[in-house]
Amino acid sequence: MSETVLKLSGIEKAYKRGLPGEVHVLRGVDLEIARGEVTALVAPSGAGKSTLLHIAGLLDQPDSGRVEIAGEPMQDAADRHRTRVRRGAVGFVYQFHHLLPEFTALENVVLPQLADGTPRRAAETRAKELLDIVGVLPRADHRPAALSGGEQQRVAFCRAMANTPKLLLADEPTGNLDPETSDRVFAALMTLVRETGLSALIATHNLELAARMDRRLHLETGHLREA
Ligand SMILES: Nc1ncnc2c1ncn2[C@@H]1O[C@H](COP(=O)(O)OP(=O)(O)OP(=O)(O)O)[C@@H](O)[C@H]1O
Repeated sequence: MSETVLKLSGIEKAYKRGLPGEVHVLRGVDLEIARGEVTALVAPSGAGKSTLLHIAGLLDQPDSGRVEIAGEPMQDAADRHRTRVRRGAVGFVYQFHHLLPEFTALENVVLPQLADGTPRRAAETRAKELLDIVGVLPRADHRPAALSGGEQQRVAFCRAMANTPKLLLADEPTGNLDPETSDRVFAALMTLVRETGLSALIATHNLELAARMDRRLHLETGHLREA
């Protein structure tokens, strides 16, 4: 039986923003992601993609429902434990890279590993392996400002995978790039995900990119459906 890396059951989430009332964003969302599976999350703007990713990544709590990461129920876990699981098991990639501007590409991938207790040498070896997979190793000593947008985003993918998470959550990871660069950078992301055996939930508006993933889920009117 395949291992379930992420399981959401009956997730409800509403934002209360006064008059004219609350926005009920998620209305009983169920989702399972198996180990090694890459799932596209497709939704119109404002449908709740970021809300769903934040709940799956333990950055936000649902109003009700269950969240399990690698079989471990998280909804009643203490904050410190949720933080530990999030740091250890989940990698995040956003539309904008959020790299540290004063550090090189290599250091941006090394630093999260040092913070996690990995010795510097091992951290540098892993960082170089990851940068090599996505084709930016020749730029390892450049700071983000000296990298192209596509290179910056590829470094951000490596940083998200630096601590060998079980699950990658990505919110429009190529949304900031022109179509041609987006295509190449997405291919680099897929190579990285496949080579590391990672599971991923990747939000995108781009149906061509969604078609290259294992599975497509549409989020509309608070419900998820298989496309
Ligand atoms: N903190 C908040 N308070 C009130 N309403 C919120 C809050 N965060 C999000 N919303 C509302 O909830 C809905 C879903 O927001 P969310 O950011 O999850 O959508 P999204 O699908 O990621 O959108 P986009 O693709 O445009 O980024 C939107 O209508 C948004 O205005």
